[in-house]
Amino acid sequence: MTDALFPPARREIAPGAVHVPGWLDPAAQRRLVAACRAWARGPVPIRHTRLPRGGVMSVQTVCLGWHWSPYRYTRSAVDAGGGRVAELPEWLAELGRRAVAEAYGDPAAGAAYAPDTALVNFYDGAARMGMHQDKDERSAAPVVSLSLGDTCVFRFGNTETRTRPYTDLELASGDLFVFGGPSRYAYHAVPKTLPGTADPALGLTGRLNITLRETGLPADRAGCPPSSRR
Ligand SMILES: O=C(O)CCC(=O)C(=O)O
Ligand SMILES: [Fe+2]
Repeated sequence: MTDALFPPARREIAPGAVHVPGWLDPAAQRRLVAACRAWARGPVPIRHTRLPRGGVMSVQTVCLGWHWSPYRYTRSAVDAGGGRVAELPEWLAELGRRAVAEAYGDPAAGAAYAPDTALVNFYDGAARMGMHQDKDERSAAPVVSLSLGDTCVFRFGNTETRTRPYTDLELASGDLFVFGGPSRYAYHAVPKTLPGTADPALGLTGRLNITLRETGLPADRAGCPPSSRR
């Protein structure tokens, strides 16, 4: 939270990685929280993703457009009941285009952005996410991240190692973070959230994060019988 009259301006954390505090106003945040609640109910319910070595992620995730499970995208929820994931709504893709344009100060970069999947992560007070790269996409287009609810510590590192150098910053409700270009494959993590920091008026206990991505997978599956859908 900031006491300033205006939120701080956007800040480049690393080349291609931009933090825009307070990008979403409270009404937009409330609409997104309501949308996340609906997506969490189904058609594929939100769940803790199981990792191949037997671990379970502490965050809960629901996907739109394409379903992510370690370490690929499929149209159906292969590890969560097999249902077809909900569509990525056009308004959310449009929000992603505005986000890229805003973060980079580049309307053309925004217009060219065509996200086809969103991962919605829910963090309770104990959830975290370890250092990882987002590298299951075949497109090098930027990742757009929107934060709602409790503030978190976001660790943004380098493309070579999971270790230092990295920058720790706080992502608060309404913040935008975009990473693309030379930072697209940087390691990043959420070491902790700060429970109780969300504005009670948002009506959310915990933290939600929405990441928009381009999978680079073929969009048109017309004529593809359900049995051959993955
Ligand atoms: O929760 C966040 O801010 C980051 C989420 C993330 O890195 C991911 O979903 O790959
Ligand atoms: Fe990530």
